[in-house]
Amino acid sequence: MGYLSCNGESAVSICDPYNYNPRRSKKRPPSTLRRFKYDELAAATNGFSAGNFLGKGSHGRVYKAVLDGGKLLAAVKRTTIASVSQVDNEIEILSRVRHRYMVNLIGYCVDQRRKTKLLVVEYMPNGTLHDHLHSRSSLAPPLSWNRRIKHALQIATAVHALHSAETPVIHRDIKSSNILIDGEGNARLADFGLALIGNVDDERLKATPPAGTMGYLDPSYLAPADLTAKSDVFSFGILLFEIVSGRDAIDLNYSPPCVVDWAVPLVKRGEYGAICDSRIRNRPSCAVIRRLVVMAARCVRSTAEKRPDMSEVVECLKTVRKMSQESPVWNRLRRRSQDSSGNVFVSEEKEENINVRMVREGSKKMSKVSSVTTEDDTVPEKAISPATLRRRNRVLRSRSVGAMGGARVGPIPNDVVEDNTVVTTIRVLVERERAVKAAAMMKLSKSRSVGIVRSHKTVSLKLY
Ligand SMILES: Nc1ncnc2c1ncn2[C@@H]1O[C@H](COP(=O)(O)OP(=O)(O)OP(=O)(O)O)[C@@H](O)[C@H]1O
Repeated sequence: MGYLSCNGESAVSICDPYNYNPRRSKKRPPSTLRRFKYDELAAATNGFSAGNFLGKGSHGRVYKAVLDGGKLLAAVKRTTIASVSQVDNEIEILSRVRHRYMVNLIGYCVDQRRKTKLLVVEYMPNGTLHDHLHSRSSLAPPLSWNRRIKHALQIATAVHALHSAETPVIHRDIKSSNILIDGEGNARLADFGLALIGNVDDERLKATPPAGTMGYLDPSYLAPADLTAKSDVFSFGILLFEIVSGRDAIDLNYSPPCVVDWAVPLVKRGEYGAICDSRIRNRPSCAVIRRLVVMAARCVRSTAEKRPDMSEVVECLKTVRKMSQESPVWNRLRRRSQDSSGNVFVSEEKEENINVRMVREGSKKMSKVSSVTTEDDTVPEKAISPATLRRRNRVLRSRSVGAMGGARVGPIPNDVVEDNTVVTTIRVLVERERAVKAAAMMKLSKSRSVGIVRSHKTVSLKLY
């Protein structure tokens, strides 16, 4: 077991049972995982009762558990398994990596008789980033810019730590609904069901078909051999656009519905303000917004090699965070004058030879329906419980294939591949097309959200 020290935000602790040499390592391995009994977890969740139900994903249900006589709150993810091999991936990865901005594994239970896998992870009391970004309730103000930038940096830090670990991990399912908010208001990366550990040239990784979620899936990742950490960078770019714009990865309220097709041309034209979530009036400086959207656009470049790696993304976001916190008085004055003019940017601003044009808020294509105009940074996130958020809002949510078909794109990681690369590739493309058509025609429902589709127009969506 090699245990990498975990100093600073970017370190991930690795507990690698294959390489650990107790004589070589002076540092203590992370606390061992607990092995729970099924009955213990059934009791802790009141028999997996509706009262303890937290949410439903494409692979199972999640329940709140009270353990150790009330001393430990945890979330129990219950999944039906067909075979033991399905169990290994998520438990293996989560037992080997830990990070302050990840939802870490506490323990697990594999019940062969019931064909059930139960993962016991840290309980996150403040819902998902998706809930917070897409809330349309006047009682839940939209996330402030400070929080958006903070969460982007936290998740970038976690992803960078995974990629740069001694045995690298590629998450493969970075999206806002897989980011949970903890009790201190920090964003944590969750759901390692599709993650892969090892070097990209490992045989096992090379034999694993592509997988991910519609809208966030890297278009250049169509065969197992295409897998690189840059696929996570692509998904992070989509997430960054979502954080800045408050729109979903695929959102039929916009034209084009695909965030890449919608945002990248705006970035190229320098119309950065048009990408910003129009519900937030107190915007940071133009330079901050420009850096964010230019970085997002670089992350979603179609050629994977041209995308930045996560260390560069982290550095950029650290700079952005510093810039957004600087000279608050001047920023506030400038924003006030911008707000009163009704324009995102009141003047043509030349920065690093990039012209920022005047963009009127509320242009037909970009406008979003919202009555929320205020933002209060002092309202703690925990003041609004995730359950309340879900009840109050009809949350607009980008449809993933998982949300519609009960499964994410691609087979589960440990599926045996018998030269089915082509089949998988076709399947991904077909699923994408089907997802978009279905999204246009039906009102979708998921436990915590009502489908995004309000119009019945058929769209032809470029598959990026
Ligand atoms: N650690 C946790 N603490 C609190 N709530 C959680 C936790 N993990 C998951 N949940 C809740 O359960 C829901 C389902 O989570 P899950 O990870 O199974 O699926 P998902 O990520 O939403 O969807 P998919 O499986 O398609 O990716 C989440 O949206 C969240 O509301």
